Amino acid sequence: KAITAMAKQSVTLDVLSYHASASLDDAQRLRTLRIPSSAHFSLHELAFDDIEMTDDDTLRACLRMFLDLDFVERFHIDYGVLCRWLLSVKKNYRNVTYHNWRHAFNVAQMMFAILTETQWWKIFGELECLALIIGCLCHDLDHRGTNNSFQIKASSPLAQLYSTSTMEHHHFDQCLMILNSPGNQILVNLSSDDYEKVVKVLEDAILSTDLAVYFSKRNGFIDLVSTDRAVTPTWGECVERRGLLRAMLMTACDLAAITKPWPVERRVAALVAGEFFRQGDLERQNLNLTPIDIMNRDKEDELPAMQVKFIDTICLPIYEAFAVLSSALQPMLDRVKSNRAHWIELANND
Ligand SMILES: CCCOc1ccc(S(=O)(=O)N2CCN(C)CC2)cc1-c1nc(CC)cc(=O)[nH]1
Ligand SMILES: [Zn+2]
Repeated sequence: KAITAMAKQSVTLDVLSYHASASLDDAQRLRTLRIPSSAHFSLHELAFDDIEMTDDDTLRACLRMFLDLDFVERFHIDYGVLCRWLLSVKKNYRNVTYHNWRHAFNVAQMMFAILTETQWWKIFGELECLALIIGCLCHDLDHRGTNNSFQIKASSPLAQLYSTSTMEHHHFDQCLMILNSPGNQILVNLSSDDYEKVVKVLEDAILSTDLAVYFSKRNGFIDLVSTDRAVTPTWGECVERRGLLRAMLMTACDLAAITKPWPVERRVAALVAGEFFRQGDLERQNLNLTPIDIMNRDKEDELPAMQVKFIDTICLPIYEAFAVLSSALQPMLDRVKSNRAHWIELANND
């Protein structure tokens, strides 16, 4: 009788959660590791580079960020559950060239560095900061290395589920699935009111990483910055200003490789190109389509010129606005400009 009940229970256990979750053993091992300081990992650096870090280091650095932002205490997060949740998030990134765990980790570190260096964590409060850090770690979950238009062209199952912001809806869905998986429920001790708030901010944050959403919100943000020119405490009291700033922060962190020292930017651009070209190959082979230039291997020598266009049309506007809002972010804008000069030089050599 007991066996039948257990069999029924195991069948009802969400199979998706079962396969998505990291093992208890891996979590137990992670929780025993010592966690160095944020200074040891250079987590407050806007010029941060993860190249020297092992995967264990990235997980310990995430634990350090949760501890330093006081999330574990404030939200009564069981430390073992936090370890398992981090391992599950990492497990649900695929082994693709660019949109992998390392990208998610770098985006989360940039969010940590900006929130702390600008002191904007005071504007958002702990709940929204928790949602932003979780959102960064989860914002590209289960990415296949292909973009939204590929999903539509391939009429993939995801495109049938979500017709707009296809991948971003899937990333949010995956994020929620892991948060609700047994042994991974880091938000279990939040009040239902706080939980709802976190999930709403999480959804906005992850959906904001669709560049189409960024384009729709950017001009409003730039207008606001041109009049306000600083994140005064009034921003803290204004719900839609806070939401707009969170959305722009997600994009600024998502694209932050362009703000890193040249050796980092050139290395990451090669990963982005590799993933784009593979999608181009898939479009040729599977969909019998000619890929757009940025995904066309035959146009590889135009990459520097594409990066200059990327910087001018997408990156400069947002990092200029952030440098106006906080002088602490000026170095990011300076490096975007120096990276632009490097790409111009390479474009002229071709
Ligand atoms: C490095 C390989 C070439 O990479 C690019 C080429 C073109 C453009 S684009 O601004 O012209 N534009 C963007 C919007 N698409 C819809 C149309 C094309 C952007 C990039 C690029 N994107 C990212 C974000 C993933 C990171 C990065 O480093 N470079
Ligand atoms: Zn991303």
